[in-house]
Amino acid sequence: MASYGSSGGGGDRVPGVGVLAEAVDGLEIGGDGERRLDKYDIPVEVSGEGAPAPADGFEAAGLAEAVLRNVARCGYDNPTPVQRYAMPIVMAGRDLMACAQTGSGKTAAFCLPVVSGLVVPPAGGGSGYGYGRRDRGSFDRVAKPRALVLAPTRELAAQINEEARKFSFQTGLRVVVAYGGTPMYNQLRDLERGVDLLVATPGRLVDMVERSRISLEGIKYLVMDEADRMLDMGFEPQIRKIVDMMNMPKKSVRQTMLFSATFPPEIQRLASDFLYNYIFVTVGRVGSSTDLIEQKLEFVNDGEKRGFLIDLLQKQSAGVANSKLQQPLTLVFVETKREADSLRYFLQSKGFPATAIHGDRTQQERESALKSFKSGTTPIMVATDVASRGLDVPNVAHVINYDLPKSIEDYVHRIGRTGRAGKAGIATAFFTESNHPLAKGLLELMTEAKRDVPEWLVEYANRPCYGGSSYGGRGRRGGGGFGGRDYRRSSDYGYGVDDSGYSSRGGSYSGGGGYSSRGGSYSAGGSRGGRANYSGGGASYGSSAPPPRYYPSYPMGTTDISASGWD
Ligand SMILES: Nc1ncnc2c1ncn2[C@@H]1O[C@H](COP(=O)(O)OP(=O)(O)OP(=O)(O)O)[C@@H](O)[C@H]1O
Repeated sequence: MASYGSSGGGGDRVPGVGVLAEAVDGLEIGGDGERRLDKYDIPVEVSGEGAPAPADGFEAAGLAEAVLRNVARCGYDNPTPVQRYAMPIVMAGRDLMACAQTGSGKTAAFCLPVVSGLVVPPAGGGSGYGYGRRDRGSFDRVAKPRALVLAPTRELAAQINEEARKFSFQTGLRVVVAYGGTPMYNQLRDLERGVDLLVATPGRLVDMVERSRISLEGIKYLVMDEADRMLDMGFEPQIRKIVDMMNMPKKSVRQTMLFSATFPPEIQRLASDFLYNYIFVTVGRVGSSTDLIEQKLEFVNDGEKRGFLIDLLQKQSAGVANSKLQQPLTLVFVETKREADSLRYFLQSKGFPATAIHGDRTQQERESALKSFKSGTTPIMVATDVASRGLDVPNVAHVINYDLPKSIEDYVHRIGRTGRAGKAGIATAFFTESNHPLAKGLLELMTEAKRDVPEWLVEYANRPCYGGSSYGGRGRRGGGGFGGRDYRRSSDYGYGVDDSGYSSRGGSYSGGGGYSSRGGSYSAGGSRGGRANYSGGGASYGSSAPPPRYYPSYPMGTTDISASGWD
């Protein structure tokens, strides 16, 4: 393969680029690589009353026949760890807050049991197969979905829609997507033909409900993907409106599931408003995904960034050109929409095929940028945070944080665009003086992931940081500081903690099913009878071991959702 880029010197100005080129060279880009989805000794924490045992396989999870056939069509042999744990919980009718690393298969973890639940008729009637279609009523102008999946960006909504359609193939169910930036007409036509599962961004959904084109009164399943983002300050009012003021069945009636790779404690507290006697599952500590991601940090001055980037890309390109591999897909994150365009033009002027995705581009431009990136036509994509969450582009080999984000959560999600589904990847970040507030979080994350930590990062992390804090605000109030831990287990929230486990705020429990998969004993106590059997109240916890440390949980920091083109 030819290398690209025509200028910039290509010397060794960037320490470590040789290593990087070698590492990229070793990624088997374009091939399957070594997929290590289920080969990890993964720590798991489950808390909540009567959690069902994890399923050994898709069949054991009790998925409907038609759904199992679709799983096989997708080529999934075994469930990923988060799927093993989440599927039985959803199938048992329980609410769920699930925290699992990027690229670990969370989409299927909620889609499969939800689709299965929609296919299977309620006890006492119907044939099951195709139940949704018959129940729907034809050409009703008010669409009444039975399942709603909310996602923060249009591209992510489109991606979940694709996945859900695959899992619903030949089930008779209809999956419809609704997101902003495109004329409503086609989406309304689609809805009029009936909908069982609706995937939507919040803004477009509110609009459609207010125009009385969608009714939420029949919602049985509510899923929030990237839930901590959805409940961050930017989206929370819209979410509250959708859930509390638009006729959706109340939480004890519907089933609610929240998924993300990061869950700051304060966001968990907010999220619990939407959940009924839920189970909290966290699968994998830092490193179970990020083990697959080689993280590198370069200390630079703002004025040096472009030169460093060019050097990096040239080295990478040259490394790949010497092999038979395709040019690696490289995602470059910047802070602003203006910088995204400016950097794209700069890269193009240097001979690098680059595109850009951000909130000021039309939806058509955004979609075509993503398409040309995925296909390798423009193997470099410059992006704002609009591309940081959920997007599953196979073979992204390198994520470059040209500008670091404000919060460590955003960093975790950004680097998670590589190292997906068991494949390896590289993440390089340009750290400048102004990123001082992020130093502590980066240090903790890289230490957890057993990465080499540069001396200067330790110094920055230990130095007091005044002003410009990305840590003030919501997330810090939660205490505990690590987003993979059930906030209910923190004494800050009024839960007593003793050696034998935890007792709830509102009462005591017996026979609960708390367990930890490592060393902890498993007790599957509790009923599988679904929501009707629960009398409310808190949770019981069986594991006395301190929870493992997960992603540092600082606040999301993004307050202006339109700033980077969300929704
Ligand atoms: N059981 C499975 N076997 C093989 N591949 C799988 C399985 N489940 C999911 N995948 C693949 O893994 C990839 C990542 O899945 P997915 O996008 O759901 O990750 P995620 O956990 O939602 O990540 P993120 O936190 O970034 O949103 C997808 O390409 C998906 O097709």
